[in-house]
Amino acid sequence: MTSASSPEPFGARLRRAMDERGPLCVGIDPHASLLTDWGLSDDIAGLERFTHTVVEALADRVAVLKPQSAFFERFGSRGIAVLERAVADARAAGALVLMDAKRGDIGSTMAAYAATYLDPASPLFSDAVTVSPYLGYGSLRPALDLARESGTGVFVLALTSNPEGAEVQHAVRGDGATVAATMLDHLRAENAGAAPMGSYGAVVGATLGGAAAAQGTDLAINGPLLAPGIGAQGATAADLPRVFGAAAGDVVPNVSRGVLRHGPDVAALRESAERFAGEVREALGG
Ligand SMILES: O=C(O)c1cc(=O)[nH]c(=O)n1[C@@H]1O[C@H](COP(=O)(O)O)[C@@H](O)[C@H]1O
Repeated sequence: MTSASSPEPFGARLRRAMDERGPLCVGIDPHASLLTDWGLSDDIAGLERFTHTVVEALADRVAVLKPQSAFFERFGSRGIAVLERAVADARAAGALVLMDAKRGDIGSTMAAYAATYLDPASPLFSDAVTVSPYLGYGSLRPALDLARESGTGVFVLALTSNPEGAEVQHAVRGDGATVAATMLDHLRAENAGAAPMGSYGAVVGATLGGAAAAQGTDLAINGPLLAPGIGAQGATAADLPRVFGAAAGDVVPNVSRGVLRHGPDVAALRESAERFAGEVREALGG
């Protein structure tokens, strides 16, 4: 039940989208090299065409689109304008938009980042945002609170897909828990009691192999698990069961370059996304 004062929580909206469209998330990452490969100029016109094409191809069929803010920010205010339009167009076509901004700062500044992405009055209002907890999980509180109010979601970096992440995330605290497991514990507490699923997600790379299981890290947080790393970073959908074990039903696998390299042809982009979606279905038994 929703009303103007209590919007439907992101977790419920995401679960429905995953049920209806499958769990795949496709990234919108306009790398300069991709613009070139698509026959586009590495400028604002190229950025606009690339972004519009991806939204046109996929926003009416994938559960989640994840624009990577950095590739828009590098063009300054005009890049941000393209991003604003992409967010609005993708949401209008039925995709949930996860803004990949990976923000993290002291709480008072975090409040401004939260307002940027999670306040419905903001031009960049999105369904969810990625955040970094490495100024301390508590520093994220303004985003966690605003998400609850606005029916949006927050994805917290826990075990990232890049090899460099281990020196921070696998570090063992005084109490014997790894830093990553501590972040997952916080998220599990945040999502406690939510049905069908909480709105607070973790980012856990599809590239991790059996690392989480080997460390005894419980990935089940009653919330979504964004799994980047499929495609260009070397992981495949077939890796998901080993990485996620019993939590595999909450996984939102992300592919960016693996799909985008098939553009600019709209049909080819759709085919590629459908192929990854099929591999995910097969791997997860959906
Ligand atoms: O938060 C993310 O999305 C993210 C977290 C992580 O651990 N690893 C990771 O690759 N990402 C993002 O996911 C996307 C992966 O892109 P591809 O490697 O091209 O599929 C990029 O936008 C990354 O910034």
